[in-house]
Amino acid sequence: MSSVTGAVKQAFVSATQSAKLADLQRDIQDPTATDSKGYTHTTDHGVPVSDTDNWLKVSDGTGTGPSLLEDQFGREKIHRFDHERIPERVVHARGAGAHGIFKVYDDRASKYTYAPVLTDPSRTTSTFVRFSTVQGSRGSADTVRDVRGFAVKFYTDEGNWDIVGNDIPVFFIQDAIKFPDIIHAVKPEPHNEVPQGQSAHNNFWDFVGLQPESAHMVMWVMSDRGIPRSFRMMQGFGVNTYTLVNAKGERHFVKFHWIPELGVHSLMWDEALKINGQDPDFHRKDLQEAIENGAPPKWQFAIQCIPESKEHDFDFDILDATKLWPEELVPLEVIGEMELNRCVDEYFTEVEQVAFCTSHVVPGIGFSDDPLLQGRNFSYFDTQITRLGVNWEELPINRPVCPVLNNQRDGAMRHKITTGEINYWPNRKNITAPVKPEAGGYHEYAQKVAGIKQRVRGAKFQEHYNQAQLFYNSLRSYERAHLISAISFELSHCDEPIVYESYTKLLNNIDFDLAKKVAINVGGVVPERPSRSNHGQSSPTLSQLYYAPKTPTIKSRRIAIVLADGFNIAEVEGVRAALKAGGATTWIIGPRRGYVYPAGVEVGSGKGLFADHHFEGQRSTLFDAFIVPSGATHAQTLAGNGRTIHWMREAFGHCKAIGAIGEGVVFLREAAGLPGIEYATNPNSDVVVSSYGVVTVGKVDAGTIAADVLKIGQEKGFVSKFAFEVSQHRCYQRESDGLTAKVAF
Ligand code: HEM
Repeated sequence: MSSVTGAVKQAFVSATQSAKLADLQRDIQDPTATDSKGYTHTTDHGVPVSDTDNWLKVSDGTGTGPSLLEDQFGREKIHRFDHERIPERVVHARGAGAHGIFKVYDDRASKYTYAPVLTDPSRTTSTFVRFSTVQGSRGSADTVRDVRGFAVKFYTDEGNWDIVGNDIPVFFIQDAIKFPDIIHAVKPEPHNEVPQGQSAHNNFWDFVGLQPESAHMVMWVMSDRGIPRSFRMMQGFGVNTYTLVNAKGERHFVKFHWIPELGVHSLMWDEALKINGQDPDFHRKDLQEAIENGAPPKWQFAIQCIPESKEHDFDFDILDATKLWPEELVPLEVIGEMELNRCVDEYFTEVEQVAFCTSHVVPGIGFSDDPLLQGRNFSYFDTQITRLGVNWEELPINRPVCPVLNNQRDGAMRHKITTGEINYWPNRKNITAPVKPEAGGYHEYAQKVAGIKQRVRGAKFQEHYNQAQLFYNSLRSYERAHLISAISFELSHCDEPIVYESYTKLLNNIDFDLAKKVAINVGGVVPERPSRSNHGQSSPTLSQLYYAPKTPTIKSRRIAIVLADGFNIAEVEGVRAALKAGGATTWIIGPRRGYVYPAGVEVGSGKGLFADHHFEGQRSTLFDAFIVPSGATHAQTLAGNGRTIHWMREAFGHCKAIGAIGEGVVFLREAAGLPGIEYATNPNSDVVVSSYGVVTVGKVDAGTIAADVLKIGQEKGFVSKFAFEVSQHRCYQRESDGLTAKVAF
């Protein structure tokens, strides 16, 4: 880190008042700074090293002789390298993380809890978030179909609180004792370690077919929720039922929710498959790019609360993690927000070593008898010992920002040196005395419990299909179509008939039409009548569309401007400035990484626009939207290039916004041949035509477009209308009306 960057970082730390960032400073090393003796390279024991490249050898200077074991520098380097890897997480191995801050708006949650992190609006609590996939190994691709982990660590003044959640509100199983089974079933099969990063295989579908409690969650993972566009565009859910206790000692059951500012958006399946190869780090880079480009992702934080007295008032068990609490029955209360505003300095020490535990709660927050949560509370601490060692909570990223003091001692890699002769309680010096509840000590809610010791599940835990059906009924028609093709894709990868036949039978308990369509696609059992009637209920909040931002935004969207020599520079500069003002990033894609020359400028003069990538260097999949400006020679070059034609067809197939001006429209219409689209045909007219997310115009007045973007969708101009299409994320109508099916992409 240069001293300038260092100063900026310091200023940032104080600007965000993040206690955790300040705490980390004492462990942050800046390799560009030399120590007081001027040493730039030392051994781990601090001795300066003069040669890092040649092992100590016996040699007469002309030939190579044997290397000597004596070389303590060579040995240290290799020893350290040999032990660089630690076990990857047994699940959620692939992930990315960032630092942030959390604030509540006011003290309205004090009717539920006395936890200051949830009730004190004067506080800014540092957070660290790790997003992850579940199935794949640490080196797997980001955009696989999978659940995404959404784990948040709050560094509160009362200790660390972890919400170890997912982007899906329910789980595959009801009881923690089934966790090893579901994970073994979904992970690569044991005989051949196949497949990586996906659930499309016999074992997963075999298991979920025999385990109907998974039906609800399977519907979510097979929906667009399984392929998010970005970590920044996902909801987060604590999933399990926790409890809150207020100052009067009253207890409520609670579910935790994160709602993204940018809406909930997904990739198309074809796009996700391609990105897996084209840019396997797509989500990781997207998070970093947004933070570094000044678009820090934000989520509202909401709670759903049920008083203890109403625990049994629902037709599902509120402690069953395969069920959500419909918002129509238990409204969401938005109480705060989180912003992720700082990337990590080093992946391993921060993202890899961060360790979450559901058992980490702070006073005012507690557990419930949710049998999945009870098992998780055991599992996380235990697994961290394998992964990081028993002193994992001393690691910089994990240690609390408040004092930590107790009689736990020793163990491998203990860092803290505790003075004095006492390491037990009670003791003659009254050191490490327990803290009384009235002084802030954590104290359990006095829950009355009576029962018979037995291995059972509650009566309401036996019903598995009502909410799977609720979810399916609540989807828009395009979302349902995506879900049907996702299950069909997965079952097509299962080659044992008993597996896909069983699952198509199970689907008929959810929806007749769904079961029929999937069964026909995959050669399953086509039902003649529904196995159960459809209750017909739906909940609008289960569709992604419900979360579209109230004010359309293009913030952080990646917009590619596709150019060849001879383009119209005034348009491109005007459009770029306007889109930038709206918070989007624009990327010039040209025939070469280097200058691309506008009309009237000599090619090779060095006075063009610098292209970020050449046509082959990136693919359309990596952008949200596209613009082709005017310019006769430019449009002709694009029309003669198969790759640029493919860019447009692929973007069209993925339902992305496409804008074109003047000869750019001719290129789209005649070379790309997008079916079913109406175009602006008069090159002298500034009347904009929007057709299935394709926005075209004959000419634009480059001088006026900057103002347009601030009124997305409200003005008649090109940028306003194009930005509106971008803000909608995708034009799924294009797909629903069969247009995308006519294009090869
Ligand atoms: C409600 C259901 C569950 C959710 C939402 C969930 C979520 C997560 C998340 C987000 C992570 C990644 C944490 C990180 O980023 O480091 C994780 C890891 C893990 N989960 Fe779960 N999980 C669930 C159920 C379970 C159950 C039932 C168990 C075991 C009984 C379990 C055991 C683990 C283990 C062992 C890890 C690896 C932790 C590590 O090495 O850091 N999970 N889980």
